[in-house]
Amino acid sequence: EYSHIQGTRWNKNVLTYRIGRYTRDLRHSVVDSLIESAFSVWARASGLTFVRTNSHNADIMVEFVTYAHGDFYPFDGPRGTLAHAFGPGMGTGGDTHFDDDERWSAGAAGYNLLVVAAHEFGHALGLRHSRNPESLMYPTYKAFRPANLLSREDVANIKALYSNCFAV
Ligand SMILES: CC(C)C[C@H](CS(C)(=N)=N)C(=O)N[C@H]1Cc2cn(c3ccccc23)CCCCCCNC1=O
Ligand SMILES: [Zn+2]
Repeated sequence: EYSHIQGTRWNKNVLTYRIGRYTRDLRHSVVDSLIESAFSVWARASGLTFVRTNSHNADIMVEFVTYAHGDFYPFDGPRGTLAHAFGPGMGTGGDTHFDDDERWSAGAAGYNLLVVAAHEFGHALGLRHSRNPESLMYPTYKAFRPANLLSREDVANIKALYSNCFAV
């Protein structure tokens, strides 16, 4: 939701991401696959491609952090704000931080990492919040049935943002 600081969308269709600090709540392999799944949700709807890298100049840096963590938006301990992401752009653009004072899960316990990551990556791609409670981009957390993370509105919004990027 900091997309007001960055540009409105990425001007390339292959984006790299790097996972830095992990949470202790889940095995690394589980975090890796949930993050990959959250990106694939947007890849299918937008035509964008996301490539994981260990390079430090990845477009999107994904990290689990607590309280003050090097940007101007310190986290707040358990509950409250669960995560945040910067809108498209160089440097911190796209970077996505998860509050590691939350209990992260691959299922229904605590907060579902797939659901939160998919919301955050919507911001990282330039989407803002929706007033529609059915939308993944609704401002408050809802445990979705993973089958239908994106609402029709979310798909329409990401296509509107990235459709002409691939005008052949
Ligand atoms: C949509 C998320 C995946 C990402 C957003 C953050 S962001 C930047 N990416 N849009 C988020 O964390 N929203 C808060 C919003 C929120 C709800 N409350 C709060 C109490 C204090 C502070 C924030 C909140 C009421 C109590 C419930 C607190 C736990 C759940 N928290 C939320 O739903
Ligand atoms: Zn949000």
